[in-house]
Amino acid sequence: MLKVPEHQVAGHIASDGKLGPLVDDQGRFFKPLQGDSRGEHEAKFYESFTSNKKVPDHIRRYFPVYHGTQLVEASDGSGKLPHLVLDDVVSGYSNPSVMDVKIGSRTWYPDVSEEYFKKCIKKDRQTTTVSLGFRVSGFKIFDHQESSFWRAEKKLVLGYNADGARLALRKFVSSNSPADSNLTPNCAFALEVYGGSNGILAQLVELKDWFETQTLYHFNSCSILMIYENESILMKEGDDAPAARAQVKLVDFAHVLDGNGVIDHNFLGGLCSFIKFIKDILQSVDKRDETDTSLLENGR
Ligand SMILES: O=P(O)(O)O[C@@H]1[C@@H](OP(=O)(O)O)[C@H](OP(=O)(O)O)[C@H](O)[C@H](OP(=O)(O)O)[C@H]1OP(=O)(O)O
Ligand SMILES: Nc1ncnc2c1ncn2[C@@H]1O[C@H](COP(=O)(O)OP(=O)(O)O)[C@@H](O)[C@H]1O
Repeated sequence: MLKVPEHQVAGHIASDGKLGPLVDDQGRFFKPLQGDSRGEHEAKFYESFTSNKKVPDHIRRYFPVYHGTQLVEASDGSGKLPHLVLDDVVSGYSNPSVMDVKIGSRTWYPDVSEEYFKKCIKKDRQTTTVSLGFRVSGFKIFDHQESSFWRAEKKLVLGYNADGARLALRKFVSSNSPADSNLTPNCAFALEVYGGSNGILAQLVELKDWFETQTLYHFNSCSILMIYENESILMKEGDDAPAARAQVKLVDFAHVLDGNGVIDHNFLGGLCSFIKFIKDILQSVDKRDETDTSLLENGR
């Protein structure tokens, strides 16, 4: 039995009889092939990527595993439609906090229609896409105090300026109530989630290293998903306890083009800018910890 994904944070959502992705209880994510040939385009990308021997193995782990396409009962009640069958990248988590960040300083690309170009550039200018090279598209946090999820409102998220984006990235790794906008995010999980040798920053840097040389694909309008589990950090007892299992995944390949031997400057630039934001958060937490330690050492 397929159902609407509980942890989807952006994109087309299968609610109120609309067409959107579905999940099963075996860890599969079914994304309907979108119209305007976008769906077929995305399926072709997955076929190409999956069989492309030039993609290094350590880079594949940043992409959902693709299991072909399948006709399944669509969420909008229109009968059986072809869907991409992907690994559900959040299925192994019990209460995942998830954020979708669209990378690039533009979401349009050569040869799109005038209408699509206008729609994209308007949104790119209204959001931080043009100014920062990325925009937060949506996120949810597991609020352990309330034992429930808090979801950022789409309208507010799309209205973020640079400060709003910075605050959202801090809030995403904080343990104080996300619902209270008067509280300064405490970044309690920043070190476990963003930092460390397996954390988000290390993964982003590994991806960046690939993007510095890869000329196979241009990832237009593609998103980075960040996922982690904050409960495992809170319950941590000793070194054997489960870690935050912070993960970076790339999603949405409806607008990927052949790289034709050219670096994907649009994605690479956005990724570098995004990395700088994450680094700044880690540095601010490090500084705070140093100050706390010296206050303790001085007996204050
Ligand atoms: O329909 P909208 O206005 O919500 O736009 C969708 C975007 O939502 P946004 O408002 O930017 O959060 C949506 O962005 P997110 O996935 O939410 O980041 C996509 O860009 C989507 O296009 P496509 O499926 O990638 O071709 C966009 O869909 P299309 O309008 O291109 O079908
Ligand atoms: N393989 C996946 N596993 C789990 N969740 C996913 C997966 N792919 C996408 N999602 C969720 O769905 C959202 C929208 O995905 P996306 O591919 O961008 O769809 P759209 O083309 O409608 O924008 C993402 O923000 C994420 O929350």
